[in-house]
Amino acid sequence: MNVLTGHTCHGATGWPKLNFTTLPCHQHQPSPRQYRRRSLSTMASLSPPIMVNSCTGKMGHATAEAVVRAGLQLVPISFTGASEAVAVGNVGVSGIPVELVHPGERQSAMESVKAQYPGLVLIDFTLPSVVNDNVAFYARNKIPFVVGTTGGDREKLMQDARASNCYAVIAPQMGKQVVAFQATLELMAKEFPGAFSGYKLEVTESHQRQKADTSGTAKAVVASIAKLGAPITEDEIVKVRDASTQMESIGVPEEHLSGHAFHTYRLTSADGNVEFVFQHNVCGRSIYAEGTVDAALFLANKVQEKSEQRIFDMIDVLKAGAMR
Ligand SMILES: NC(=O)C1=CN([C@@H]2O[C@H](COP(=O)(O)OP(=O)(O)OC[C@H]3O[C@@H](n4cnc5c(N)ncnc54)[C@H](O)[C@@H]3O)[C@@H](O)[C@H]2O)C=CC1
Ligand SMILES: O=C(O)C1=N[C@H](C(=O)O)C[C@H](O)C1
Repeated sequence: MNVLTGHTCHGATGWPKLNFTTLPCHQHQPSPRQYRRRSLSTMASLSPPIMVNSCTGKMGHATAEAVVRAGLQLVPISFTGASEAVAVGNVGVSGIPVELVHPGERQSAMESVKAQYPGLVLIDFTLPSVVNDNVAFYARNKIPFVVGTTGGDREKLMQDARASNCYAVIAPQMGKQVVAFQATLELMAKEFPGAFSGYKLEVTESHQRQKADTSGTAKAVVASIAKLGAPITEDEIVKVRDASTQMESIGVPEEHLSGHAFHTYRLTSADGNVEFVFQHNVCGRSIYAEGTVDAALFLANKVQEKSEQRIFDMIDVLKAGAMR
């Protein structure tokens, strides 16, 4: 990781005013594709400053880079774990030195970030062990936030987010095509509940060795498949973290051992004569980083339009046509 020193000055910019076009008469109504283009260009005209916690982590760093790539303003301050804040001090993101803030100093840092960056959106890619505390902190500070971090006490996390009245996107999966797969399963479950009754479900997820929790995406997909009639418990999801199994049995390329997500969901009929296999294999992290930027822009748009709904997931973002 590129460690830099010094400071970059980012002036606090307000958001440009949104220019909502009124709906045209019926015969000139835009096609869904035109709607999607319009919605994306409207969101692209928003330019919320974005703060990523934590830029020292693999996903946080990839997301901060995606923020810069999208031409958005990256707040050059990031909350991080106690040890990194002390040992590293600051971290370079695409040439921008980002100052790291110790958990014990985050409230005073938040006050100055709030004052300096109106229209701020926070992004959280931290750890299952700290995500609840972070969400409670964002909620107390009344800042819109996107949470990609998995694990923790999800029920409490959702309760805290709802009670705060903040705008938030919370989802264990930010990759557009995987979100589309999740949305399709949800639709199938809604239209054809119990379609896979009697089928046996087996789920395997393989990730880099450091991933502590069971995949949040796998848990969400399992919840959708349960509605289709093939429930299993979260403990039955097989977690693969060892390199030789990953390369030899699962087919993970060696260069992606440190960053991959290979998921297989296998449904087998009771008599063994019918099998369905759903699989999504992702190498690297850019698919999530790009989707997270889409989520932040979507959220800024919801704040701007004073949306009644305040808590969203990535299926909402996808349905809004807000994913590039
Ligand atoms: N929603 C999605 O699409 C995706 C979600 N994830 C999730 O994102 C999370 C992070 O994953 P990685 O980046 O691979 O982990 P990582 O271990 O590389 O990074 C975690 C970071 O959190 C920081 N941290 C620890 N305590 C903190 C605190 N109190 N405040 C702020 N930062 C703190 C650490 O310093 C570290 O830099 C995991 O839960 C993972 O499952 C990962 C990929 C995609
Ligand atoms: O930790 C990861 O890497 C990933 N985490 C998310 C999850 O837990 O589902 C998304 C993806 O699998 C990558």
